[in-house]
Amino acid sequence: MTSPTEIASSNASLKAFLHGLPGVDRVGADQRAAMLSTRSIKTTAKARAIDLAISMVDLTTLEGADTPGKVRAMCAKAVRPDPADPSVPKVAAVCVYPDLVPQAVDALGRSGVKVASVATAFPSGRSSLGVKVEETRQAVEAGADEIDMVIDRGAFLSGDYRKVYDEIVAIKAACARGEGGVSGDAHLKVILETGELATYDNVRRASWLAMLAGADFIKTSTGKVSPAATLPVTLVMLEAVRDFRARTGRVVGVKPAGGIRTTKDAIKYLVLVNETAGDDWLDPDLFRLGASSLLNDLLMQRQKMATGRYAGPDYFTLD
Ligand SMILES: O=C[C@H](O)COP(=O)(O)O
Repeated sequence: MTSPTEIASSNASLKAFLHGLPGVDRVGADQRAAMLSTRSIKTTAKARAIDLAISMVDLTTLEGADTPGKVRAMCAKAVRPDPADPSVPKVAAVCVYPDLVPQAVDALGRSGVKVASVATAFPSGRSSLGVKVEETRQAVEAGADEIDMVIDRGAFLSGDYRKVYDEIVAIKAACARGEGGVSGDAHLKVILETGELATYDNVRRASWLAMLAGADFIKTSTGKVSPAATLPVTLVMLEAVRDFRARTGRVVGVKPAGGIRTTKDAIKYLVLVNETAGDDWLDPDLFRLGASSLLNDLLMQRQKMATGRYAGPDYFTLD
């Protein structure tokens, strides 16, 4: 394949590449996602799927009313989702606004749970590149392991692909830790905000654009726009990472986020991953579920499978 730098040498060459991708068969994608979502999973596989889903959760709070105390409580839950049952796996990451990164870093210590921070004027992305880069740099300096940036949807929808590409490249550079950094560069998740992209063809193009520019993950949504994550959109993105690996050898992760609240939903996503990108992606390093209130349902279903009954409504702390 022509190198990403050559493809991105001008807006015209990026446009030629992205518009040369095969079109998405919308009806086919909807039908395939619907068909896969009816797959049933038997008991042992379901128990494993629940634990896998827990280990893939990016436990998220992105509210104006977030407080250091709320973030600390969420971090405790991320490390020990059920204090009474040490066999429950920890989640993959907590996801917070940049100003709360220090509290999350402090509360998580060496637990292995990552700190993800949204950045780049989340959720709208409407700010100057300088402000976005500085916000990213500060979050990384404060210890964020992962940055969840938003793309400039206005630029994308008006066909200015080069602007979107250049921003992602600049934010990726801001994810690099300075000399003496001990834990490597922060990973970059690129939020496409698919609910604003209008077509599946645009979702495919935005996925490729983000990957060409260096995304480590592509993420569906901010959770602030409806529709947020959907199965067909995630299917299109999983096809994109699969095809990108086949053409470049580079492996990029996928993160549906927004509106995923039940164990049933989480398992549908895992089936979709397995059937579309393949089981290499059934790993928290390559697949995440961004969610503010999915974890409790996973814990309740887990307990139901283990004991045959549901815990009372007050058993688990609020997500
Ligand atoms: O990135 C994650 C989303 O903001 C969470 O959305 P949610 O509150 O609908 O789970």
